[in-house]
Amino acid sequence: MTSTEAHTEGESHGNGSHEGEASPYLELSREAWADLAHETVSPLSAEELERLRGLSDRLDLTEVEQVYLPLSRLLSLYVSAAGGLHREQEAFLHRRTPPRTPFVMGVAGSVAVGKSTTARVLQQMLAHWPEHPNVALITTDGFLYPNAELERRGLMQRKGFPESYDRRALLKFVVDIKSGKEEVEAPTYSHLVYDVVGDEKVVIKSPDIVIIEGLNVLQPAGVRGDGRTGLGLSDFFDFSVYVDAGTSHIRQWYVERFLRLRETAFRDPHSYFRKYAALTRDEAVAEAERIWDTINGPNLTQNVLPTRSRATLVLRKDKDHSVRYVRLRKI
Ligand SMILES: Nc1ncnc2c1ncn2[C@@H]1O[C@H](COP(=O)(O)OP(=O)(O)O)[C@@H](O)[C@H]1O
Ligand SMILES: CC(C)(COP(=O)(O)O)[C@@H](O)C(=O)NCCC(=O)O
Repeated sequence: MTSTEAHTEGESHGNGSHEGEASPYLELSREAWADLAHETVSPLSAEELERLRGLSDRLDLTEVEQVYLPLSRLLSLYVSAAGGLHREQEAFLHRRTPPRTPFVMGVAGSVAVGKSTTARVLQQMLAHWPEHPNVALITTDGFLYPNAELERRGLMQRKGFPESYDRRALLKFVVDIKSGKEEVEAPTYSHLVYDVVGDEKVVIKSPDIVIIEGLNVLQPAGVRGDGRTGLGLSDFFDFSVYVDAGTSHIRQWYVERFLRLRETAFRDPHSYFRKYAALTRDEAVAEAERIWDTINGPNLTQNVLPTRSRATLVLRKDKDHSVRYVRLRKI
């Protein structure tokens, strides 16, 4: 296995160009990372692996085996180590207290970079490692303010920016999980109606692992009115993954997804975007580019990308979604 050290800032190239420079990250080329797959016995049967393909229209099974399988194994090691540390701490403190709180991990990255796909693949894979069968997945979009409230605050064109979320509720949600509350509820969001669904909640009960996926999960806590820094969501993460790619590729994926939705979900009479179903292809491309250039692109540059170096692990993708290198924080 070969590995190289990477810069803390800017983009690395997965080719060892920074070898020798001190860095808190370890960078593994795709080849080095994929080599780990040979040493990892898959917890999934061939049929289960095949079923994973259904999670995304274009998910490549080689990618699942070479990239996501070793990642799920590494995560499983972190979960076991956290369990071991918990037991040792309890013994040290002479406590015979309830079981440890769930292992919480964040999945961050731009709109359309592949966060949902990554999070769903990891959920399925992690649930197959016998030590932690109950893996819950929560997306932060349920914590967006309802459209009516966004309108009131003048934030309809800033959906996905940090201020468009009820950050207090999101923080309470993760604090409840990390306090060991057995049952925790999260609100949900409908991409179809483009709004939160007030009366639909996701209930998670005694999970072993909770994956929290969203644009801003690595945002640090802001400074409050009294000058103190509060707690941020990621202060409660045991691990985090940042899904990364070149901005021009992500923009392209956003437009392609928009075009696919125009053929499918936008045709639903309940769709907020049903007006887009009638657009010509060129008009649809222009509209998707407009939304990207005015909302999602600026949010990526101003808020999401600056949090990349906070992640425990960065998955850097190429134009075809294949992972080019993996960057992992040293421990
Ligand atoms: N690993 C992957 N391989 C192939 N296509 C992918 C992969 N991950 C995401 N995609 C595609 O990229 C687009 C965005 O992915 P998605 O998971 O919905 O992103 P996000 O949740 O970050 O908005 C989708 O069209 C999805 O099918
Ligand atoms: C719902 C989102 C803000 C993503 O939320 P997340 O789950 O990452 O918190 C995003 O997908 C979105 O809809 N953005 C608004 C601009 C657009 O329509 O693309």
